[in-house]
Amino acid sequence: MSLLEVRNLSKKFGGNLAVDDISFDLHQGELLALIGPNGAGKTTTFNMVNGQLNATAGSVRLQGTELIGLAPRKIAHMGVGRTFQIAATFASLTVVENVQMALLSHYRKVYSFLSVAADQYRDEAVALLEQVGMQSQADRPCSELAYGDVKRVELAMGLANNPKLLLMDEPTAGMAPKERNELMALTKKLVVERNMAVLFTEHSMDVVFAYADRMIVLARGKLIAEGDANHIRNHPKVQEVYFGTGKTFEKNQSTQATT
Ligand SMILES: Nc1ncnc2c1ncn2[C@@H]1O[C@H](COP(=O)(O)OP(=O)(O)OP(=O)(O)O)[C@@H](O)[C@H]1O
Repeated sequence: MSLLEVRNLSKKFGGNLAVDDISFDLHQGELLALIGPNGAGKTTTFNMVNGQLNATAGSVRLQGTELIGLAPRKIAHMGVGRTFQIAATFASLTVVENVQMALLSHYRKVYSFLSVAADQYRDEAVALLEQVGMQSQADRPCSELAYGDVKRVELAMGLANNPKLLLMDEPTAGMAPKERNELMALTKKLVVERNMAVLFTEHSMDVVFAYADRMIVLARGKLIAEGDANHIRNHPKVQEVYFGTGKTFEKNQSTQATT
């Protein structure tokens, strides 16, 4: 059985059909990219999967259980995580404190954080930091970190609820090519090691082609193509929607996956 089954999912905003009857599957151990030009419906799809938006129609099942209609918190506890963005207000906290906060939130104890929770879940947080290669920087304030390292911490925070499926919205936005590749190689390694699945949106085609196991392409709310890098790169409809956007389908050798 697929980990995630999306069937005939739609979302209407007034007269605008932002997501139009899309269906796709996602399997354990898979890194699936959701791509498409601006306004294609990627974020709307994400927000329906994690319950932040109500769907107009359709079904989203996680291991056979319907998620549509459930509250975001419930969906998170069932194993759908999403990477956090470390809010400016938390940049002064240390790396490990930020991860502890994600754990406290998972264990529904966020209210106690600033008062009594300084040591709660520290070991668990350090273990998560180890998985993203950030344990040596555990006690540094997040505000001192390089951007790529902040993204690693955000990834560790996303793992705090031990997700079966992790949603990553433009994980490499604003990153230099080397940092991008490191983050995606790490993500791919975690997908395999933890036997989880990742669904990510991404504007950088070289990242998508180098790291995604499979990709689905949306345009104006419709799913127009689905498949591996070769299939997508040569797909006439995909070339048509990207024509003139400045995005290239040339494979960039420097971004080949190394794992
Ligand atoms: N809350 C909302 N209310 C009304 N319309 C919305 C809302 N959110 C999104 N839309 C519209 O739905 C469509 C899809 O938007 P969405 O943000 O999902 O696209 P996207 O593919 O994520 O785009 P981008 O790559 O620019 O982030 C767009 O036409 C957008 O204007």
